[in-house]
Amino acid sequence: MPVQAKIGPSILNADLSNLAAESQKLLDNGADYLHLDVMDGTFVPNLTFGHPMVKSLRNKIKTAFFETHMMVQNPEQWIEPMADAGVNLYTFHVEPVQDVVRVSRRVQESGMKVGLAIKPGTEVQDLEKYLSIADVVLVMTVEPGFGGQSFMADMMPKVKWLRENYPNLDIEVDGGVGPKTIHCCAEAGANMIVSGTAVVGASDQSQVIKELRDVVHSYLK
Ligand SMILES: O=C(CO)[C@@H](O)[C@H](O)COP(=O)(O)O
Ligand SMILES: [Fe+2]
Repeated sequence: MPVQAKIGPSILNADLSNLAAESQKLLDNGADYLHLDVMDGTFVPNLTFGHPMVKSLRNKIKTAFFETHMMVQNPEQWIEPMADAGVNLYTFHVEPVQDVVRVSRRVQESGMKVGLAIKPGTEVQDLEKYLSIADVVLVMTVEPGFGGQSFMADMMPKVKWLRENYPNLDIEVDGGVGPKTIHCCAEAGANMIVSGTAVVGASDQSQVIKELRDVVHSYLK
């Protein structure tokens, strides 16, 4: 099936004390899914939230598609709790994982889709042996850990390589993506767009989400 343009705002820089309302506002403004950044303070030098928070959010927001971006040292540990919390797509970094196939299978067996994420320093070709099991590949366009960083355009050859070799793969970009950088991502072949600061901080979120989706759509074949 041809890939579709999907916009998933990151709530990392939203008002986390008001997470359900902030998330609902993003969905009402046209977000296709929510990108939830889970950080453990070890894999990245920052700490956010875990499955109890995701489960609470799921209790308030019943039907939206939830992706958790697992920036954690041991993603295998959180598979069952996140599945139980109602996560749809479990995206984990391959860098700290010894047996990516085994972890991916466990994610699938728990009823979630599999996303494989790579940091800027990781070669995209390292993922090739896992692509038959992945539903989504996330190419990080900043060093994971913080919102509001500058977009790394030099990650685009990774996206281009993936799109050329895997025309039906869902390819996600995350970090510094907004109206100024979306053309670059869309031209390279990304179809799932994570955008934090640029969407959450916008005075008109629906306009920014629509702009991002329209640009991606214009490059899809
Ligand atoms: O995973 C991360 C950061 O590690 C991202 O999801 C960012 O939080 C997105 O925020 P912006 O870079 O768009 O502000
Ligand atoms: Fe993220």
